Amino acid sequence: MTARSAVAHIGDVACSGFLFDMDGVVTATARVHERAWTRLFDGFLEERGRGEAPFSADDYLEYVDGRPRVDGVTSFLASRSIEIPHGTPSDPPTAHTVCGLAARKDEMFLHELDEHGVEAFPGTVALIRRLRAAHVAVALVTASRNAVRVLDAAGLTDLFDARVDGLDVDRLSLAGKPEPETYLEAARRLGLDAGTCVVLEDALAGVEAGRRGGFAVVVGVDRTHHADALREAGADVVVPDLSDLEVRFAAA
Ligand SMILES: O=P(O)(O)OC[C@H]1O[C@@H](O)[C@H](O)[C@@H](O)[C@@H]1O
Repeated sequence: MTARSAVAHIGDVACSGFLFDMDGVVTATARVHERAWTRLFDGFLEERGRGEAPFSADDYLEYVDGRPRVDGVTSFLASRSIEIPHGTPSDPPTAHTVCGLAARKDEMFLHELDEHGVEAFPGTVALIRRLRAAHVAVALVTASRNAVRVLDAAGLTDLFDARVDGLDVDRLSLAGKPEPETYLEAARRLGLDAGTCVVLEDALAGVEAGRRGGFAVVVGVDRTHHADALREAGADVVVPDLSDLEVRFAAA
C-alpha cells in the first residue's frame, strides 16, 4: 500500500491512482515488439510454404499487442486457424510449438533491444513526475516479462509505487489483458479501488481490460492512428501523447 493519497482530476473525475501500461505508453518499445513479431510470424508462415498472407500491422493490434507473449502466439495462430502443439516453457527457440515460437520471438526482441536501447516518451515521464510531486499514486502494469530490463535501460526503474508485469502474471496465475486482473492487482497493491484509478493504455487489449475492470477513466494513447478502435474498445479519452492529457491537481 502506498503512502500517497492525493487525487488528480481528469475532467470532473477524481483519480487517486494512475496505472500506466509500459510498451508504447511509457517506453517506445511497442514498435520494437511489433518488428520482432513480424519477423517471427513472417518467417514461420514462409517456412510453412502455403502462400499465406504475411503478418500485418492490423494483426499486431488485434491479436498480439498488450497480451502476454504466449497468448500473442496463440491468438494470432487461432486467427489463421493454424494448430501446432503448445509445448512447454522450457522449449528452445527452434521448437515448432507455441512456446518455441514465443522463445524465438523473445530472442529477436532482446537482440533489437540490445542493439538500439530504449527510449522513454518525455510526455509520459513528465506526467508521472508531476503526479509523484503531487503525491498521487502511480503504478506500471505490463504483460511483458522483460519489464525490469526495459525500465532499467530507460533509467525509469524507481518511478513507480507498484509494478505488475508478465512475471507476476505467471507467478500469481493472473489472466493477462484483455482480462482486467493485472490492473486490478496493481490497484490492490496501491491500496485503492479500481473505481478511483485511471488506466493509460495504447493497446486495444489493455483498453478492454480497463473497461472490463470498472476503472474510473480509461485513457487511450493513440500513437499509430487507431483512435476509433481505441474508443470502440472502451477508451473514455483518446490523446496522441500524454503531454496532451489535461490533468488538474487538487488535495484529497
Ligand atoms: O515478450 P514480453 O517482453 O514478455 O512482452 C509481452 C508483450 O508485452 C506487451 O506489452 C506488448 O504489447 C506485446 O507485443 C508483447 O508481446
